[in-house]
Amino acid sequence: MQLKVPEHQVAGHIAKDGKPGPLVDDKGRFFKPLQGDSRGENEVKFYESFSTNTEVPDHIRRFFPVYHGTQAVEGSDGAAMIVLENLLADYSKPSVMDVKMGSRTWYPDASEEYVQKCLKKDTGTTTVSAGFRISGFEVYDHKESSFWKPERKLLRGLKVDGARLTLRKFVSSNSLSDMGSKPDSAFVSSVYGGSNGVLTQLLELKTWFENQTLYHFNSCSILMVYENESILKGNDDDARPQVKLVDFAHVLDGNGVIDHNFLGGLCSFINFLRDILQSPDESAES
Ligand SMILES: O=P(O)(O)O[C@@H]1[C@@H](OP(=O)(O)O)[C@H](OP(=O)(O)O)[C@H](O)[C@H](OP(=O)(O)O)[C@H]1OP(=O)(O)O
Ligand SMILES: Nc1ncnc2c1ncn2[C@@H]1O[C@H](COP(=O)(O)OP(=O)(O)O)[C@@H](O)[C@H]1O
Repeated sequence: MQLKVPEHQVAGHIAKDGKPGPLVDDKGRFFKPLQGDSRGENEVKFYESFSTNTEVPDHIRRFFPVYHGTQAVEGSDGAAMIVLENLLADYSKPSVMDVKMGSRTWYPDASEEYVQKCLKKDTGTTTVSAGFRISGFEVYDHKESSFWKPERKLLRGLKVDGARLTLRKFVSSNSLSDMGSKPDSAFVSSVYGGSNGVLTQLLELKTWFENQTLYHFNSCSILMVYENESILKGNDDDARPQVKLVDFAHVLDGNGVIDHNFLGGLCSFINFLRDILQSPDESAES
């Protein structure tokens, strides 16, 4: 089995200090290392539960990566990996964004030290003020014919207006490396709009979150993807926008209670995208 480092990972852990990072194969699978503490175990527990839970409607399953169990991976010193569907396998020039949902990323019963660490990031980013934060993104820059990914530090410093501007840039065709440039929002209707667009998908997810009490998706992200190749060929209608949920390391049982943290963040995120769709030409301040 030939495994390689994913080309378009936008957030999360990477191979560092002897610890393995995610890998992909050529059969459409994404291998995520089980994190050493209870996070890895907890994420496996979630996938095992979710994939067999008959209370999860079929139309909601499409928002989650397909789970293929766990596997010890030879190329990575035998490290145990969670084997998932590679969400980018069918995209040749994907633009990808990871948005961490909720107005808090800590969870009940976390250690005081962990809560403080999360709180610092939550108050310093748009997590508290907007109910979500952009953890990472990569866009295909049409002017430069290459991918562009901002530094993590730059994203950590975004305030609400900066997040709004970044959400416009994500669907723009003009050069992105110049953070001061005004985005043209060229692909806003083909990516965020339309009957298969991001907004429609998020609204479907929201309907489920308004009722589901099975899980609490602490510190979970929405991964947005669309294809640029089609746009390059002048076929905006084939952008194939996709919304998926990733990172279930801190999911807890819902115990019959609505996941207000995720739902609130989702509603806010929807409002941001709706505003952009309604006034795509408006210049936002960073
Ligand atoms: O270590 P950091 O500060 O990079 O934080 C990680 C987060 O990076 P961020 O700074 O929010 O972009 C990271 O966030 P992303 O996946 O990058 O959105 C995770 O939250 C990670 O925790 P876990 O793997 O979900 O348990 C976080 O790891 P822990 O701090 O929980 O170990
Ligand atoms: N199933 C997947 N297919 C493709 N890319 C993925 C998949 N899961 C995660 N990723 C990529 O890896 C990044 C980090 O994933 P995540 O599960 O949040 O890891 P961590 O627990 O290290 O934070 C995501 O932002 C995305 O770019």
